[in-house]
Amino acid sequence: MARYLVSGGAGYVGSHVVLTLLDQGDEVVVLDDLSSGHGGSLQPGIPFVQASLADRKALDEVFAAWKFDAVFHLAALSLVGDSMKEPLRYCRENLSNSINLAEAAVKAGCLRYVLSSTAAVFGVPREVPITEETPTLPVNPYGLSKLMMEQALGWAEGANGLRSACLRYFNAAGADPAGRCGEDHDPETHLIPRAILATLGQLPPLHVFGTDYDTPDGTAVRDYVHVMDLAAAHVAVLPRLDQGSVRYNLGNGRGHSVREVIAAVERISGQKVPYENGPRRAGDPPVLVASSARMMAETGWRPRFDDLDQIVETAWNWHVAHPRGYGTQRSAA
Ligand SMILES: NC(=O)c1ccc[n+]([C@@H]2O[C@H](COP(=O)([O-])OP(=O)(O)OC[C@H]3O[C@@H](n4cnc5c(N)ncnc54)[C@H](O)[C@@H]3O)[C@@H](O)[C@H]2O)c1
Ligand SMILES: O=c1ccn([C@@H]2O[C@H](COP(=O)(O)OP(=O)(O)O[C@H]3O[C@H](CO)[C@H](O)[C@H](O)[C@H]3O)[C@@H](O)[C@H]2O)c(=O)[nH]1
Repeated sequence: MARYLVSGGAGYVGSHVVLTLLDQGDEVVVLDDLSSGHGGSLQPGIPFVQASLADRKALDEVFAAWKFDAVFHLAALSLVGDSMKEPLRYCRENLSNSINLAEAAVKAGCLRYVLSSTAAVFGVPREVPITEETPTLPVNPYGLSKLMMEQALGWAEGANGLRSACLRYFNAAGADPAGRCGEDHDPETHLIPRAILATLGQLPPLHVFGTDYDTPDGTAVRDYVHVMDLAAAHVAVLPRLDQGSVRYNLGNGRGHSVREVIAAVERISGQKVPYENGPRRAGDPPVLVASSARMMAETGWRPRFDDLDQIVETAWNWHVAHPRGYGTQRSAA
């Protein structure tokens, strides 16, 4: 049995990573300050340290109390729009907190580190699908903050022996099919939960951000990847670290427009999604689609939920069963 530290384990993706590790019989310690996560997403009895990654002393105490086989680092500020308003805060917090965790891990001799990175490191790519060879040119401070940490980790391998996997998620979506965890952000900014919550009358009608893109139906195209597939990728990548550090793009390799997502929510819910067409959202690239060929070839990972309806269905089921999410009031972004 292995033991892992999951930072941000009370958040959306982190809670699904925790489930996946527990399901395979591993031991997990969650470190989270609950700034955007939920105590209610923690599995019963799981060791939980409520602390910020900014607190180096707390990190040293965690590494003194437990020995870890690897660290999964998901805790971050991750709202692109906020990062445009507070670029210095995003760069400072995401980079310094990630470095604090890496330094504490190295000090404790834990030399495997998995970073939640993002498609936002690529900015507006010249071509899709996006491979690991595509130039990284972030167009917002959020993407920059993740890219800076990717680069810092590159240097830490030679100097400190820290082996890292930078997993660039594309659009995380869906929920645990068994209904144990789901997505509950406040504010909620992501398309699929917003479309579902608008349909359930818990948020105002959805705004479609832009209908004049150079795409087949004029709306922006994204690669939605199921959160349990992302969680499985964290496990799949670990053996690869024995050969050195890696960076992988994680998506389904298929793009869906905003209109296609609305149509999927209508098919699954059997209801009309209330929506209005609106202007583009600043900073949104027209099309982001991943090539995950390298991850598949080198780790054997494959997305199990490769169909948009399957992804939407798990999200819909979770929202219907949890009308108040983990229990707090919702507000529109
Ligand atoms: N959701 C997506 O579509 C997506 C896409 C690409 C990358 N990512 C990355 O995946 C990770 C998880 O995203 P998410 O959607 O689950 O976000 P989330 O906000 O649901 O979860 C983040 C968790 O980290 C915790 N946290 C934040 N700052 C902290 C700090 N200083 N110390 C301790 N805990 C802290 C929060 O309380 C929360 O529980 C992030 O790093 C994000 O950048 C997410
Ligand atoms: O109310 C909404 C919300 C979103 N959209 C559109 O739906 C698509 C998906 O938007 P999301 O906000 O769900 O996701 P993003 O693609 O903006 O961003 C997500 O994926 C990025 C990488 O692709 C980053 O990692 C980021 O952290 C993560 O939130 C975009 O074209 C967006 O313009 C709408 O039309 N209306």
